[in-house]
Amino acid sequence: MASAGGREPSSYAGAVPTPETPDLDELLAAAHVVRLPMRVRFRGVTEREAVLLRGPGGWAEWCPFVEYADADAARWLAAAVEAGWGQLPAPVRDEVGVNATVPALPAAEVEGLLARVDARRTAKVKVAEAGQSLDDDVARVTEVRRVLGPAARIRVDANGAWSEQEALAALERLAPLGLEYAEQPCGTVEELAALRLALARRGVDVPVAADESIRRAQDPLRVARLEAADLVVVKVAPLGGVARALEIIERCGLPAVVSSALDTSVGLSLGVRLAAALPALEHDCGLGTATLLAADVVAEPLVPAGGVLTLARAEAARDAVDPAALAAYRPGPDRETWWRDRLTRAHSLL
Ligand SMILES: O=C(O)CCC(=O)C1=CC=C[C@@H](O)[C@@H]1C(=O)O
Ligand SMILES: [Mg+2]
Repeated sequence: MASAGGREPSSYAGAVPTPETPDLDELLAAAHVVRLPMRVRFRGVTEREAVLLRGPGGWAEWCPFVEYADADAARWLAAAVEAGWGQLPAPVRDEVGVNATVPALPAAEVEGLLARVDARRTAKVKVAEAGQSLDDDVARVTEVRRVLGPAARIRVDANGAWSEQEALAALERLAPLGLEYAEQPCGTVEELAALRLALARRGVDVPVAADESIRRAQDPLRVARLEAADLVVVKVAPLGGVARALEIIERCGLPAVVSSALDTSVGLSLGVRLAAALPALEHDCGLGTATLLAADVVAEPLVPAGGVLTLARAEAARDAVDPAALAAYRPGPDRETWWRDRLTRAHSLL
């Protein structure tokens, strides 16, 4: 484990000035609410709701999941304020590798999905879906391995659904298929730490990645302090912006994978911006989720080409929000009011 986490001052703190929060009237005037249909069900939803915000610094996105509390939504708003009203840390690379994201589909549907999303070298496969069995997971991962071949990197994401014992049993079965890592196999930081030890004891060579234990935690550095993960998955919006995500990664002292929050192409472009600003990037990033949306707010969605997203395309996508799409996917007045009220409450917490 590279760092005790959290002790040493970060070189990113203060690298870019913290933006002034716009006042509420300005924020509400900048807001466009959209409800976008999805191609496949993912994390239980078939529509993605988001608020696009046009700030002086460019387009920003605020899309906290609808069930999240106002305190979480406020952190997502800090990220949007950074993008629309602040400055972003400078990039150090001009493209990032991207993984295909495989929802908890029946194995028979995997080949079609991988063809549609132009999957190449890395896939992330959802496992431990409610109502499914470990056999379903094994069948899905086996099929991904068959389609992508022996050189592909396959990671699985259980979204914390396994107990430590279930995770151990599942990863013992999945490990022979060749796993790059298991993302959030268990719910708590303590379970992740215990699982890492148990995997090592049993000789199961599957690194553990923390996602929810970083993005939904009061203290995102606890994962590193408790040696609960080999790497961290980071998302711009839930962590409060690109600069704050960089700081958390640096303080954790672990390799990072930048992933999406199921954002539109605007939010994804900021994920690319974070990945491009990281001092080291050893893994493909989970930024290919525009392929899961059936509609987007830009005419040319930010989908990877040849397993890669370039910074140039990401910046162009953020500039290319299409007024016709904003109008076409605007929800009804009740939903619009719901989002504007939520925005008002989140703003009051900044
Ligand atoms: O990492 C990826 O390949 C895509 C993004 C992704 O999987 C997620 C985005 C948003 C919410 C999450 O449930 C999910 C995740 O858990 O990582
Ligand atoms: Mg995850």
